[in-house]
This record gives sequence, C-alpha cells and structure tokens, in this order.
Amino acid sequence: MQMLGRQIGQAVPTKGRRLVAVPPTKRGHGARSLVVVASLTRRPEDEAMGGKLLMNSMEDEAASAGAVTKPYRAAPRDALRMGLPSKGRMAEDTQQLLKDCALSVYKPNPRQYVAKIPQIPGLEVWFQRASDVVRKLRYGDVDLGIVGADMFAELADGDDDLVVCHEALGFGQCHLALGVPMTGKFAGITSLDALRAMPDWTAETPLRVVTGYHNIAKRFFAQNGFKHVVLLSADGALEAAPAMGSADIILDLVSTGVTLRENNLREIEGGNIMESQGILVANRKSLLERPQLLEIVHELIERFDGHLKAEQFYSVIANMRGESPEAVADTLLQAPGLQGLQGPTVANVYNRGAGDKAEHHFYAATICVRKKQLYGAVKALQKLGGSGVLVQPMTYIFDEEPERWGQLLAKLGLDPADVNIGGSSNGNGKH
Ligand SMILES: Nc1ncnc2c1ncn2[C@@H]1O[C@H](COP(=O)(O)OP(=O)(O)OP(=O)(O)O)[C@@H](O)[C@H]1O
Ligand SMILES: O=P(O)(O)OC[C@H]1O[C@H](OP(=O)(O)OP(=O)(O)O)[C@H](O)[C@@H]1O
Ligand SMILES: [Mg+2]
Repeated sequence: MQMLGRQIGQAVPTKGRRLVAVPPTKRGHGARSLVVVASLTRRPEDEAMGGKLLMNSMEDEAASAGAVTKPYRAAPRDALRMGLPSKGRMAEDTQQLLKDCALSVYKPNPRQYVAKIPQIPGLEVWFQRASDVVRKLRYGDVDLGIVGADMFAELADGDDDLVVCHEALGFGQCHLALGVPMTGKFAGITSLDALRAMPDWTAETPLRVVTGYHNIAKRFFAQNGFKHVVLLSADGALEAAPAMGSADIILDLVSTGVTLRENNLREIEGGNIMESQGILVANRKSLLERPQLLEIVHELIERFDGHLKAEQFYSVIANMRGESPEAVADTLLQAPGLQGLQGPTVANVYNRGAGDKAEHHFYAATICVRKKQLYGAVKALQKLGGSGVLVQPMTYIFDEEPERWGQLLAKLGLDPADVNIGGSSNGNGKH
C-alpha cells in the first residue's frame, strides 16, 4: 500500500471535543481512507497475566465474580438519592421517560450535577456517567439509578446488594454480541462452535477479543468452553481493531448493526450475549432500611408501567347509531379488534333539538386500540356506521398493582401483607 505520508496508522480521537480534521497528505493528496482507531490498551491486570488471560475453571470464575469487594462504605446520609446518566444517549432517553411520566427533572445549573424532581420532593437527583451510576449504587452513595442493562451486568457483576426494580424501560434497546470478520481465516466462521473449534487458538496464540465488557466476556467464554482467550481493552470504535490487526474479534453493543457491517464484521450464531435496554435499579440495603425509598420505587414502577403500557395504545372515540347503548356495545364486542381493553364505553351524544331542548340520536363509543391496529380499527368502525372518529394518545393506563411490584417485594424477602405503601395496595392487588 502506497504510504500516504506520516498520517497513515496515526490514531486520532473518534469522538468528543478532541476530534481533529485530518490534513491532506504532504503530496497534496486529499486524506484518503485513513484507518483511524482509538488506541488499544491492555489493562494492568491483563499485563499481570502476561496479556494471556487463560480461562480459569468455572468455579474460579464464579468465586472471583461472587467475591465482591467494596473499597469503602458510603458516608452516612439522610437524603434519598437517585443517579441518572449525565451524558450520551442514555441521558436524553432517561429524561424523556421521566418527562413523559410527569416526573420532569429540574436542573437549574447545567454544569452542576445535582437536581431534583419537583413531583418527588424527598428525592435528590445526582447526574453521573452511566457507568458511575452503577459504581455509586454498589458503594451506597446513591440508592436508586437508571442505566443500561449491559452496563449494569458488567459493573454490578452479580453483586447481590443491587436489585433490578424495572427491567424494561423501553429505551436504549441494543444487544451485546461478538463481531467476527467476514473475510480471511474467519470467512467460513458463522457460529460460536465453529469459532471455538478453530485450530488457531493455543496458549501461545490465544483468541484476542477487544471489549469494554471484561466481566461479561470472561463469564461468556468460560461458560462456552473457550480455553485460550485474551481480553483486550478499548473505550470505543472497537470495530476497527480487527482491520488494524490488534484484535481477532470484538465483543460490543449492537443496535442497527450498521457499524459492524461497515467494518466488515458480522454476528455469528450463538454470539448474542445479552439483550439490553434502560432499567431501574436500587441498592438492596437502602430499600430495606429507607421505607420512603420503597414508596418512591413503588410510584416509579406504577408510573413507568402505566406510561409504557399506554404508549402502545390510542383512545378512539366514534359516533355510532344504534337502538340503545347496549346495542352499540354488542355490535362492537362482536367486531374483531374493537373490544378495547375491558370493553367499549358508550355514552349519549346530545345536540340541540326542537325548542332548543337537548336531544340524543346517536352514541359516542370509546375503545382502546393498539397503535399497530389503529387503521384497521378505524376502517372497521366506519364499516359499522361509525363517523367522526377521534384518535387520542394515552399518557397512562393504570391497571391493578403492577406485577413488578410484587416481584420486587419477593426479591427483598418482604411479605406484601406487611408492606403498606402510601395507603395504596400492599403488593398483592388488594387495597
Ligand atoms: N448503539 C448503541 N451503542 C452504545 N450504547 C447504546 C447503544 N444503544 C443503546 N445504548 C445504551 O447506551 C449506553 C451507553 O450510554 P453512555 O452514555 O454511557 O455511552 P455513550 O452514549 O456511548 O457515550 P460514551 O461512549 O461517551 O460514554 C449503553 O450502556 C447502552 O445501554
Ligand atoms: O449497531 P449500531 O447501531 O451501529 O450501534 C452500535 C455501535 O454504537 C456504539 O458505539 P458508539 O456510537 O457509542 O461509539 P463508541 O463505540 O465510540 O462508544 C457501540 O459501541 C457500537 O460501536
Ligand atoms: Mg459508546
């Protein structure tokens, strides 16, 4: 390959403020396809193992994962704290969810990291990098947090002090997967079994995996019987590493798959390690020792569940003619897709009649319709004589006590009968 002057192979930042424009080469050519990567580093502990992290036995792995060390205990405090991501894609999505649930965060000073949610006066909000939200939860510096499930799996690393309160907040959907080159010695490698069986991997030439998820990777490769693997570290732009020759494969987040594909990498059968999305997590000790926190978590679960369910539906109102409200209801109950959640609501529609007296000649039928089925439902209503069809988004659908609340109490070893939160149910749907 003709050298393009001194720039070729020069690593320059791929993200953030320090990204620089690459000047044309000395010979006046425009900067061609320069391979730009973040620098790859081996963490001290990788070096300590001679950069050759040979898989321990499952027992060793479990022991090392289970033996959680806490460098310090958090300073005693009375205030309840929730950690929220301070930047990146999780930050925006988290604030949007809270806003959609009428829990907007009030952060008067953009450069200060403490804020509040006026709707929950007893709670302090602390903005931290998503990874630090998990760390602060483990240390007990915050009681509650919203992060990505992948980040939680990696950094909580099986820490029983942390409890998942809501596992599906509906944003940040992605998955952690292996990315394997499409060409060269990996050309025919389309499954995890085939990758493991490659004769290339020995104690001297281990499979080199670059990832930001070392805890997850160790467990994954150990559980899948890989013997010779070395884990390399990088903070981003991992997809360039195989092309650079500094790693064989990557283990990274995938959402659309574009970055993998654009870097001639692909996923393999058995290589999807975990699904991820935003989750609500809490410190177990805080939940058990701070009753107000349990009450706040109950409200958050109710609001999140109520909002996330409502997001799937529209409220549809149609003017219907009929002999009686029951007759209109019967017609709808027998029509596919028009039953609503429990059933239609049918009310009289009044207009000015003779002598300016209110009269009613038709009814307004209201039903909940799944967003995906809206157009079909509107056409079906019109076919039944419906007119003036109004479609409204829904903010909340509050059902009985959310299942997740009962599940959380079970995780905490609490009997719902003993938990009386805010005068509402006690965790098993009975008030
Ligand atoms: N395509 C994606 N790539 C990376 N993270 C994603 C993606 N889709 C969703 N996420 C979620 O966002 C989290 C990363 O958010 P975070 O703000 O920490 O990193 P970031 O947005 O990549 O910014 P930075 O890399 O500067 O920390 C992931 O842990 C994951 O849960
Ligand atoms: O499947 P896709 O939709 O292409 O998204 C996946 C890519 O997004 C993330 O990178 P990010 O954009 O956060 O940059 P980074 O790797 O430098 O953090 C992740 O690390 C993948 O590289
Ligand atoms: Mg990133």
